Amino acid sequence: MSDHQRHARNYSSVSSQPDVQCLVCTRPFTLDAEVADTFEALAICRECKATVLNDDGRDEITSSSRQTARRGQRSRTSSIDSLEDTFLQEFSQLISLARQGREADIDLSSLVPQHASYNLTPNRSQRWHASDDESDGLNYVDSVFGEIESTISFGDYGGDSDTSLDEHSVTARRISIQLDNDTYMNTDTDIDPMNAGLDQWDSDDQEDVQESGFNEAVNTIPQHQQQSHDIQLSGLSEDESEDAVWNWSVTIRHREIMTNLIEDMERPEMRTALVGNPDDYVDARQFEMLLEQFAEDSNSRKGAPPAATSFIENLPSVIISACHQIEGDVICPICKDLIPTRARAKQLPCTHLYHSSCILPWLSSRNTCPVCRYELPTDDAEYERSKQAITNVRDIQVVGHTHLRESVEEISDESDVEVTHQLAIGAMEETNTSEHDARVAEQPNSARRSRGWFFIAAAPVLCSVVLVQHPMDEDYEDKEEVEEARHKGSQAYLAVWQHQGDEKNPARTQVLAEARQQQLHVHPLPASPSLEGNLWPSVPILNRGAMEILQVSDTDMVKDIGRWTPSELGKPTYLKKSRKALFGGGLFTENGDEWAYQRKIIAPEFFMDKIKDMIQLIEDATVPVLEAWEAMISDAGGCKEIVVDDYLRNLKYLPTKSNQEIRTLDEQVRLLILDVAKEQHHHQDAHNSLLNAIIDAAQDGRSAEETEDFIVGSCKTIYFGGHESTAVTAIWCLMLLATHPEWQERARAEAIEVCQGRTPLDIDALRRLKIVTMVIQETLRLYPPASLMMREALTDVKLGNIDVPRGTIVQVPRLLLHLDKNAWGADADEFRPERFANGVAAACGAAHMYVPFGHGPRTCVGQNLAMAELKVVLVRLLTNFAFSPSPTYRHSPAFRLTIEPGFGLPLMVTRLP
Ligand code: HEM
Repeated sequence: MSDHQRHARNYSSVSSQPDVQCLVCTRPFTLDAEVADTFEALAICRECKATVLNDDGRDEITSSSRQTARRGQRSRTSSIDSLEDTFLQEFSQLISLARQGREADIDLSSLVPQHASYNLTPNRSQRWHASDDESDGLNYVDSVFGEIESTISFGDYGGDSDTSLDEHSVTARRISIQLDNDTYMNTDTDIDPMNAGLDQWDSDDQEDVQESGFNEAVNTIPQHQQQSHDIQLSGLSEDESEDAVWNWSVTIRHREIMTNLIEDMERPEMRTALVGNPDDYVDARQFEMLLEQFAEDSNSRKGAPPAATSFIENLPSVIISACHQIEGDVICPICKDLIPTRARAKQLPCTHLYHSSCILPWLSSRNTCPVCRYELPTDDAEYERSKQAITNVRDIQVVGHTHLRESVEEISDESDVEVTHQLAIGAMEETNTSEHDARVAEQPNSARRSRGWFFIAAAPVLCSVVLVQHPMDEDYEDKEEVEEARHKGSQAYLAVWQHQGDEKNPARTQVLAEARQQQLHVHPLPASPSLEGNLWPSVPILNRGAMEILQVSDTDMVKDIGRWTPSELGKPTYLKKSRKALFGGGLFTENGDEWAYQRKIIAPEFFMDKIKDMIQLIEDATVPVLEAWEAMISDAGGCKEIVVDDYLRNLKYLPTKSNQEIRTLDEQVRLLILDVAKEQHHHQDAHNSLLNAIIDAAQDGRSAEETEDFIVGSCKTIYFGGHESTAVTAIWCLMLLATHPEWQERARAEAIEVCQGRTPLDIDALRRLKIVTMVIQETLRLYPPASLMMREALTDVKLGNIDVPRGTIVQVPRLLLHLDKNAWGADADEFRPERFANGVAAACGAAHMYVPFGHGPRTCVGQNLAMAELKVVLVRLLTNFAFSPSPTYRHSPAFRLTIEPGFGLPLMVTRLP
């Protein structure tokens, strides 16, 4: 019986459990009164569970859990509330971890289960490859709403873009998307501290690796004996863990096993067995040794060379001041020590700050920023030539595939390089070409390491993507992976596209012949009328090893996407796994009958007649923010800089991004949701009809485990959908209103006229808010939180005049639609809410070119709620405060889980009289 089955059984039969003694504190407790979860098998009371689950940095949660335990006998309402609070906190942390997310991994990692293994790195140490099974589900490709999670940066990545927002376009001028599936697992950046062995110098991250090793050992315990729990062990020894408290995900059945394991862990030989090759894990003290090793080993190293001596010598120093500390204390990323106010620090062009003594040795070995891998000049002529070659490749607008590939190979140090260049579709203009921009955008090192880089030049220019390498090329070295993917039942590698001109290209002819031989679909792409003699079609295909992604921004094709049912054109199947931690098996990721069933349950709960009963709740939620701001502003004498997104998100910054944390959180969130559901189930309460609807629907003919999965998935989906996208939209609204005072005034005047004296607000008032609605619509156009729509052709479909074979992944970049000048006019990249004065259709000609809430059958169920929330929040904020830009704001929209201000949103907030 699986954990979940056991838990599920407990869930349904909890009320009759006898008293038991807690194994940890020996206190007798009643399972009924405590929490019924997998800890019961170990007979651990809730209070001890809270302690056990605690890890550093989550004290609040623990204390909240403890409080929950202490309040065990209090009223049911407060018990549900506290469970909900704890759930909200923990799920928020899960989201936050995903937002911090690693650079994306699109390809086999999301398709092909990988097995834990060691890999030999260029510096001849071994590296642990986490097994896919152990993965948290957050390292993958997709992002919110099934998108490819990427590092998309607009404008000056990591730098001060210093945008004058009043005068210029509010959207950035270039979007680069990095698909970098190797950054976390296996790249030649193993000597890059943020991506490999060296990141273990951070005790937080050490957990990951240690844990991986530990899991391997634990995995030797027979499956039938296993249950998943999280226990906390103190540091292993002073030598190896100075002050860390290490969290281990353990899999055990009996207390004895746990005890034995803990004892075993203390034995040195066991430690070695569990943590793998100690050489792989470098802490700060070993850093210098490692640098020496690099120096000695430089001949065999394939990675980047040292930074140029002249660059190092001229590296500017900065004095740390308040403006560096906007986001908190400045910590040197290498030694993790504070760089105090007025201290001198070295700043790289990407703006990351280091102690001089930390960064200079590093740069004498590597030419990348340890944090972001921003690439610095070198004295290595060959390397610089290679870099230039990549730049040249990108500059070529239309390049034959074979030729392109040759160029890349010349400079590549990895066989699986994917190069990108921009494929012109219609007119393509160059975007901002400042030296800094160019350097950041090029980042050849990353390009070479990553499996896929591609660029989308966005506002004010529309163009699209490109790609480059075809996986079936004769020399494609990932063939085995592709084969493996196919054998493992991946649906994603079923089609090969035949491009115009392929018949003249021997390599492609070979590819197609091979594909046919392997009985893959070979589908012709129509000739592009816009590019004469090009080898690439007007509809670009992004090839990702085992996946072919069709990039769609053509208006007819987009329109057609909405016409196919979710059984024909559904959410990519890999999503169910890759976004499991965030969404479970909820509406976001389901297809077919399961999707239809869930949608039928959930959608009616967001109809307008339900929303009107929620307005009071929404308003109540704004009160703490209003009160907090009022207090801060009055203390500051009437005007204060406030980082508004901190409040609107109400998420705490999390210092670590360890898998362990995500996994622990995921499990905790699951348990908490089930606790809330159980409370709700035993005490029917009309207050939360959505939850009741979900619980009732969940029990409809499902097994206990499926019931739980249904409840957990649905709750996560609703919470995520309801929280993240709406919060980030509210944040962008405030930014745009702060930088467009005339619109702020108009929106405020309307809010005062319509809503003043109306407490509570009601649905009629919200409906009369025309200006505010236009502002929200325009904000969603410029910053659609869900920036990509991803689909998988679950059957052969036709989009526009293109036959799309089953298995193809279809990607629609919403932003490109929203900024399309043909649809929106020459001012597409400007903030002009008046364009919506006569509705969406009048604003852009074709309603499907405006899709912030999606379109077709999978359109957002929560859009009514989202609009109501946004209106209430804006009305209450605008009638109480005035907003203006803060000088410390750096405009750098970033794609994390949603598109959000990369450096937060500080605004000057003034209390209105
Ligand atoms: C400004 C706020 C919001 C935006 C921009 C937004 C956007 C979207 C988009 C674009 C989709 C479609 C994804 C796709 O095409 O694959 C979607 C789906 C969904 N949204 Fe929202 N959303 C917002 C708020 C909400 C809220 C408040 C809820 C619920 C509380 C919610 C729940 C959902 C759910 C359950 C789906 C999945 C629908 C399905 O696949 O059938 N969203 N949302």
